[in-house]
Amino acid sequence: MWTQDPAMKAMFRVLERVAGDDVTVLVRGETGSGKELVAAAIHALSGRRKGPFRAINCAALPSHLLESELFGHARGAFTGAVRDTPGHVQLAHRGTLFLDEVAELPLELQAKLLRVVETRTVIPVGAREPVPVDVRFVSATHRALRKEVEAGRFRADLMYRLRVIPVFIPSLRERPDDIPLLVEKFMAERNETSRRKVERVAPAAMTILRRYSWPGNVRELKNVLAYAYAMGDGPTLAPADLPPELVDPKLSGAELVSPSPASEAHSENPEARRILEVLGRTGGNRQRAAQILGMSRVTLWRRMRELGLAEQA
Ligand SMILES: Nc1ncnc2c1ncn2[C@@H]1O[C@H](COP(=O)(O)OP(=O)(O)OP(=O)(O)O)[C@@H](O)[C@H]1O
Repeated sequence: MWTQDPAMKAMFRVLERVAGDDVTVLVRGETGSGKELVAAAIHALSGRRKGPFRAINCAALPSHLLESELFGHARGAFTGAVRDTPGHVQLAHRGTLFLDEVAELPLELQAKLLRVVETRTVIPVGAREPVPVDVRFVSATHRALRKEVEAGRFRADLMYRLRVIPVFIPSLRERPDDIPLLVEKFMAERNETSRRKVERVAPAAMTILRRYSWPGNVRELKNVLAYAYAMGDGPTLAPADLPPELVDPKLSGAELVSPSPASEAHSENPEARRILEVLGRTGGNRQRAAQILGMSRVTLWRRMRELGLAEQA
């Protein structure tokens, strides 16, 4: 992981210290900030590094599919279940299971996950016998889990189980000194594979990159560089190579989002705020907004509906 931010370095020291124990780690950070990378680093630093590392996004599937993906199912459990199928928990045996967006796990599956964490066994859907599993759990969320508990959406007992070691990844805008470092790293990667070879970033372009608010964090920075490589030519990365909404102050920044009553009501929710900000910058273009946020258009639409933003776009 590339960083020179003191808070990130301190977080890394914590990870190095705890990776070897089987304690659960809960990573909190905005979308694209590197939560999965942190989970993979914990795995790589642990004694389980030769075992599997599996990741599942708890927000990506409807409840019944997620249950079977996570815990597996027995033959005949439902129409189409033609054979016993292990879920992610079993597939991560002797390794690490990364539960991304764990706060989105429905309550009934939280109960089932709690049993797995406590008993170190899993009962696949439609099966009778528990199967012993040896898994290290690392979870992540962009939400404050304690608030989810207070609101009755997340079980307190599961939170305590999953959050033995809590770590926080600052957003990219909170660590602007990481921007040149990450630009350098991603440029080196792109120079290997791309037709264009960039040798330097024009100071004006770097100023733009450093001033931008990066709602999609490191993933967005990576995407912006991909754009710059594709759109520009020559050895110098210039402001003109950058996406227009980064360059034109009229197109960038949260102040463009008209403060409608609905967006004010959502100003407490960081994800809603971020989505509104990006939609403001893209002039309501959802395809482009989804790209910036590093999610599919369908996911963006679903999140907007869930957050009550759909009527505004
Ligand atoms: N410090 C870093 N150094 C190098 N690459 C990074 C760093 N942080 C993030 N990345 C890269 O940025 C991208 C997004 O990171 P990652 O998938 O870990 O984010 P995330 O927080 O898990 O995102 P999401 O919340 O959307 O699941 C990945 O390609 C990852 O390799």
